Amino acid sequence: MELQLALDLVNIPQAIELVKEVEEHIDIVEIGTPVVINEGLRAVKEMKEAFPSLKVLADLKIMDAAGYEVMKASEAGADIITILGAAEDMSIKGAVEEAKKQGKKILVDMIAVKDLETRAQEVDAFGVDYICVHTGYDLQAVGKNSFEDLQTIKRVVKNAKTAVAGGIKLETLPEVIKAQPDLVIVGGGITGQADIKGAAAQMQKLVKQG
Ligand SMILES: O=C(CO)[C@H](O)[C@H](O)COP(=O)(O)O
Repeated sequence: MELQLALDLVNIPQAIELVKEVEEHIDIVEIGTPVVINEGLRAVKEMKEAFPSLKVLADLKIMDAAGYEVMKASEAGADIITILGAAEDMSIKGAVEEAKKQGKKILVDMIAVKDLETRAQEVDAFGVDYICVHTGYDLQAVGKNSFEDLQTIKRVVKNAKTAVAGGIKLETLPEVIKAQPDLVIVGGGITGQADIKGAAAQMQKLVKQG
């Protein structure tokens, strides 16, 4: 099981400072969608240059022009690129094809997918690398989480790795771990804490114990 730190509400220098603090406690650093919107793929490039041994995920949440966008994120240094599960089949297949060409991985974000069970099986058959259940900020605000959805994809996904994101905190991490995802994605549960390094270290310990 791996731990991914999601960076959403920072600029590039702040992102690099944060990662300096927690580098040894995380497996993957995510350049979040708001950071890409604000700073562009330069944020991915600068993060990879600063931490070449860390895997960098570009959370582009691709919806269209997938092959092209995967190519550009790959050129910037991303190791993993996200596409939405709600995208067209052609787009997801195009993303997988380009990622294979570039030696990169595709994570499918299932945010807002209504029939999770069916869509997870479909995207799994396209050869994606990760399938991620995700409660975004807007639904977190009304008390939702993805813990049940994680059990659903664990049941039906046969090939891809499973991932979970959305409001995970130290207190809820044991419940998440019980469902045995391959990847746990945490943003505010680390970056919103007074002791960022301590929070990352405690989470890493739980994740590695599995
Ligand atoms: O993709 C995202 C929002 O769309 C976030 O990166 C993801 O939800 C993880 O952050 P947090 O743990 O703060 O919810």
